[in-house]
Amino acid sequence: MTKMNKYTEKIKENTVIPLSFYEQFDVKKGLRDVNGKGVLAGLTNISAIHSFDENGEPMPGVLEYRAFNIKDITANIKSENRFGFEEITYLLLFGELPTAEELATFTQELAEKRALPQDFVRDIILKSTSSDIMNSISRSILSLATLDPKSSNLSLENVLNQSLSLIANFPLLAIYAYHAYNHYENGESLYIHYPDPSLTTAENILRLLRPDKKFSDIEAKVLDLALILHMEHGGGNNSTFTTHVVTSSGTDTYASVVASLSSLKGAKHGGANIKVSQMLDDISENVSNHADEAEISDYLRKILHKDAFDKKGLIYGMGHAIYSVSDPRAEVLKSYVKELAEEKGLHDDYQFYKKIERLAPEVIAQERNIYKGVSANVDFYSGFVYQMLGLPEALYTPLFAIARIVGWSAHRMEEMLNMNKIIRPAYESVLATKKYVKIEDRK
Ligand SMILES: CC(=O)SCCNC(=O)CCNC(=O)[C@H](O)C(C)(C)COP(=O)(O)OP(=O)(O)OC[C@H]1O[C@@H](n2cnc3c(N)ncnc32)[C@H](O)[C@@H]1OP(=O)(O)O
Ligand SMILES: O=C([O-])CC(=O)C(=O)O
Repeated sequence: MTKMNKYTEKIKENTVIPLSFYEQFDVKKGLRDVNGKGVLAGLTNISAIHSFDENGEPMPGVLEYRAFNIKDITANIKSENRFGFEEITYLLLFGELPTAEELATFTQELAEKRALPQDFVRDIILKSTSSDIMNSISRSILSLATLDPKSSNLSLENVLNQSLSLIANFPLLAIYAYHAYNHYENGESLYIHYPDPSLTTAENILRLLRPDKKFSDIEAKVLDLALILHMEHGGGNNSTFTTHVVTSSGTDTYASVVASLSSLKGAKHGGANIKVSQMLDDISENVSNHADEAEISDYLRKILHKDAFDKKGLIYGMGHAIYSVSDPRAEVLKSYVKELAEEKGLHDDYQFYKKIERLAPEVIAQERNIYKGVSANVDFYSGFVYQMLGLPEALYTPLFAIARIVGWSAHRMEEMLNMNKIIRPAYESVLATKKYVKIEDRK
């Protein structure tokens, strides 16, 4: 046994708590009961998630941003053939839909803020690159904090100002970090395009990313829709709850956003979109006959048994802490995926995704204790959408963050205005007190 193994064995021996204790002390693992109902930890005006009907039966998922149904929001924006990210940012932050004039002013304000400090790209982003763009963004944000003389000012006005500036600049931080990594580590050409203030967030993302700055209207509109679907998901999701927790300690906006980014990148949360894409490639390579559903199910079972893919036992893009029958965001994305896949000649890939979407819940139900049902979550189709838009895998989770920072910002201000109480739940110690043993008496 190596020294490290010896240590890790000791850690396990003295750290693992028997499952029965959780029942004995009535502690809800993951702060949720087996039906998926979360321990009530707060009140919010920002969004609502419904997954059970009034009789407690699982129902198709419903998501409302400031009381407006997300399906209604996205259908209206689509039918009017316009961009919606800026409008929904306004809705989530300020609590009401903007008038046309309010929206124009707000869009202009965001465009004016979309500029990094002088030499920031050269001195910070290009200086240290990583394939992990989420970490690169965090590093940039902490550097921005050092350049802000009011970094720790917690007035509502200052926090809003910092939040708007970060919302506007997230695409730049993510895409420049990607180009830097792609240049210094992959030997590709380096592109640092400036944003165009006359373009929307989605259009600017494509402009900054593409060597020739070109994109089609439909590509930008699909990206805009994907961003809208990722902007907000209640106070209890891991990264937004992190916002509430760290905001309650009185930390600054930059540190709060970095904490939430660190949560979001986890593979069980926003990091799942990269994993889905890699997992689908892996299944595709290892299943010899894509029409053979039994062979696909067998391979999915191997994944669950930790015998295949990343050996973590998870089928990514499936399951949700709250949703059971369906995640409405996955349904909306799927309708776009279908159209886009036909247009790009990726019909077979779409059919393969659909097959996995149907078979995975069956296999998970056979292998795990399922109480409320498992279905595709928002991360299942998002990577496929980004792939069809030609976006690199390294940016899939950063794109989630570019959208979700809006929800984090709204929740940070909600925590500041309503709580004034540090979040501090209790942990019961299950260890009996021991008497200190002198070193010469230890075995
Ligand atoms: C934006 C987002 O964050 S959406 C979620 C993105 N994450 C993923 O796609 C990763 C894969 N999915 C998962 O890991 C889980 O479904 C989670 C973390 C999202 C939710 O997990 P839970 O709250 O435990 O879900 P739930 O209570 O329904 O799970 C019941 C059982 O099914 C298992 N299960 C649920 N989903 C999956 C899955 N996709 N793969 C394997 N097992 C699963 C759980 O581990 C649990 O098993 P256990 O009781 O034997 O430990
Ligand atoms: O709500 C959750 O637990 C995870 C999720 O879907 C999100 O944050 O979008």
